Amino acid sequence: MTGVAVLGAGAFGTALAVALSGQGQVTLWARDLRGMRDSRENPRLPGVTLPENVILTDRLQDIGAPVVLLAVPMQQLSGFLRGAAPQLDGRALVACAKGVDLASGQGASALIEQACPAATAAILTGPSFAADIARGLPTALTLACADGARGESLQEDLSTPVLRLYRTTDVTGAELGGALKNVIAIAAGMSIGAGFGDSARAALMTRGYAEMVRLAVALGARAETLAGLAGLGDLVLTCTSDLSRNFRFGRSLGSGGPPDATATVEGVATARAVSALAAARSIDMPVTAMVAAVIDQRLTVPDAMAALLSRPLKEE
Ligand SMILES: NC(=O)C1=CN([C@@H]2O[C@H](COP(=O)(O)OP(=O)(O)OC[C@H]3O[C@@H](n4cnc5c(N)ncnc54)[C@H](O)[C@@H]3O)[C@@H](O)[C@H]2O)C=CC1
Ligand SMILES: O=C(CO)COP(=O)(O)O
Repeated sequence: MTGVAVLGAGAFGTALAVALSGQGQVTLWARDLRGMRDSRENPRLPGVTLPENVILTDRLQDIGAPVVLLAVPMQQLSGFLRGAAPQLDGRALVACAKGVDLASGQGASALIEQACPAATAAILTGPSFAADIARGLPTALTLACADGARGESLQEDLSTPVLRLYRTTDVTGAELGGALKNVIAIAAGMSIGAGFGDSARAALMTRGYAEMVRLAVALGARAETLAGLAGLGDLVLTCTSDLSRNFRFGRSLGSGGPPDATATVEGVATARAVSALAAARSIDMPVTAMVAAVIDQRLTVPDAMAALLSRPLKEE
């Protein structure tokens, strides 16, 4: 493995650093190490001790690795890249955030290309909870890079005996799959929280998937990418697991309980961003529109479900 660095020491960045440290040294950068240096533990990933091969730093100047994983949340990525571009340009920058930037309507790869024009932009996405990856449980992900040869070498660099990467050149499909499934997971959580049952959740997942594909294909993605780990695979995981923050956030909206204000819930901003994108292109995304309406308190969860059920009957 060539040198790898991970920027952003939340749950996911830390888990990736732990997983890759079995193959060689990994530098993990955080803007604030908050005692992690002494405890060798990250409060965002409790119970996981950082192996010796994980080198902690809060200085971007220390990042010498040619391959850099970006694990800061999506809505912070643009500002982060603007500040860090002088240190990062020219390397392979692999975005691990799942979402659409609300301010620009763009995905992570476009943000990388704008801030670091000499870098190779790539996306790492797919069904994977940080806790599973950090514990070394078997996981399969999608590595997307428009440059096929660079993608192949990144696939080699970032695979381990238990972390199996598939590659694609369909960057748009990979990043939209990860972004859009979070919104549908909020819808699934709302439905479960409101007591609508497992059948309604399956319907929302299936119709949600249909609208994920509709938007992604309209934006240039291949439908097969959405049928893979980056889309369907992650949709299934996130809509059906209590470990998902997006699902849990939706469930608290549905049940009327207080959401966890400290959690990173990428689907919130992405629901707003995608609703605007879809409306501007006249693309029908009723589930996403309902999620955005509930989040912005324009509709209650029962009213959103009633609105979905009263749409004109149509062919599947
Ligand atoms: N946790 C998980 O299981 C998975 C997370 N992801 C994705 O990874 C991304 C990050 O999520 P998590 O690590 O789980 O979130 P987290 O909430 O655990 O951590 C986010 C981290 O980003 C840091 N951060 C925020 N703004 C920053 C900035 N401007 N500069 C530097 N650092 C900054 C915070 O200090 C925090 O340490 C999200 O887009 C998420 O969708 C993807 C797959 C799995
Ligand atoms: O993306 C994830 C799993 O693949 C993590 O989902 P949450 O952000 O909803 O926790």
